Amino acid sequence: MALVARVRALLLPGSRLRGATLGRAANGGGAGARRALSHRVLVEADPAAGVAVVKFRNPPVNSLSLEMLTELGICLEKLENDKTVRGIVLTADRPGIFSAGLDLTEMCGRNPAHYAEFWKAVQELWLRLYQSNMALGAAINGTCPAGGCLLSLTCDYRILADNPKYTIGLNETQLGIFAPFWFKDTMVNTIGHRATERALQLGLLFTPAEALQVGLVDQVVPEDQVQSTALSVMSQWLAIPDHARQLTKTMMRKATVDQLLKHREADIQNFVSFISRDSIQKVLQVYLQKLRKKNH
Ligand SMILES: CC/C=C\CC(=O)SCCNC(=O)CCNC(=O)[C@H](O)C(C)(C)COP(=O)(O)OP(=O)(O)OC[C@H]1O[C@@H](n2cnc3c(N)ncnc32)[C@H](O)[C@@H]1OP(=O)(O)O
Repeated sequence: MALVARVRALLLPGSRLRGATLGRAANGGGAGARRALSHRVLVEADPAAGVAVVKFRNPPVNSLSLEMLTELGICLEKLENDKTVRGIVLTADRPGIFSAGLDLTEMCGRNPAHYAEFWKAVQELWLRLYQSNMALGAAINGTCPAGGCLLSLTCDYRILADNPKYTIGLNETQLGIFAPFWFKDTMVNTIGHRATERALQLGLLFTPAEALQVGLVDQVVPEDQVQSTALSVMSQWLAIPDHARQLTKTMMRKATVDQLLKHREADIQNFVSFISRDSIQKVLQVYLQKLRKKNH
């Protein structure tokens, strides 16, 4: 289902998004600051600075469910159409977990049509972020595995909180699955081929010190300074004339984007046939059960 169709479905009677205040701006915060709220995404815009802070709030772990992907997509589209916004900082509404990555329940025990719809939504969000003309920063105020790491890698820079519990990486192989080529390419574009090969094969989750060393993040700062640092770095990116920065960004990312655009349908089919395998379903069920057992 395309984004518009998914939005319509979310707005059907009984849907949890129905009645949400998505896009409704209310005055609050500092002079000129605006807040907009959907169920799972909070936007705090500062038109004077030209920056919006987009906060994930999909408890308990900010997993990227189909609904979360859709709401995030809508929110980013609105910001792209807002002439007062030139930069976005992605962060978690509450410190602790930036995002636990793709929602495993979307990939377990469902039918092929659902897997295809979910994967298309993942592709759409990546394309929207990776091709964004805006300057994007990630204020990583919590642990950041797999799909969470991918979100941060679409940004132009990453600031990570200095807390050894907050690890970051594409850990898919640890689950018994693997990162598709465009996840891999996004990481290669950030830390290079050799470091990516090692990180992906071993499914490494890097501590802040390791992530800084390998170049996965640009700065590690005390936990209470993550957002302020991300905003201050943003002002450097926004000091560059937009057209020059945007043309450069497009040039740097075009080959990677084109690869997915060219193989989009095949990538969906690959994902569906891989994830539908009995052996993969079993591995994911075991992983989910292990996560759940901790709490019961
Ligand atoms: C082809 C590419 C495919 C996939 C790419 C991906 O993104 S796969 C997802 C990979 N993500 C992970 O491996 C992270 C898994 N989660 C964790 O390691 C921990 O949950 C985390 C994030 C460190 C937080 O730990 P914490 O102790 O704070 O929470 P807990 O583990 O108790 O989790 C709370 C409930 O959330 C459920 N949950 C966690 N992660 C996910 C997830 N990714 N998708 C769906 N659900 C998730 C967990 O089962 C708990 O559920 P509950 O029923 O409340 O026990």
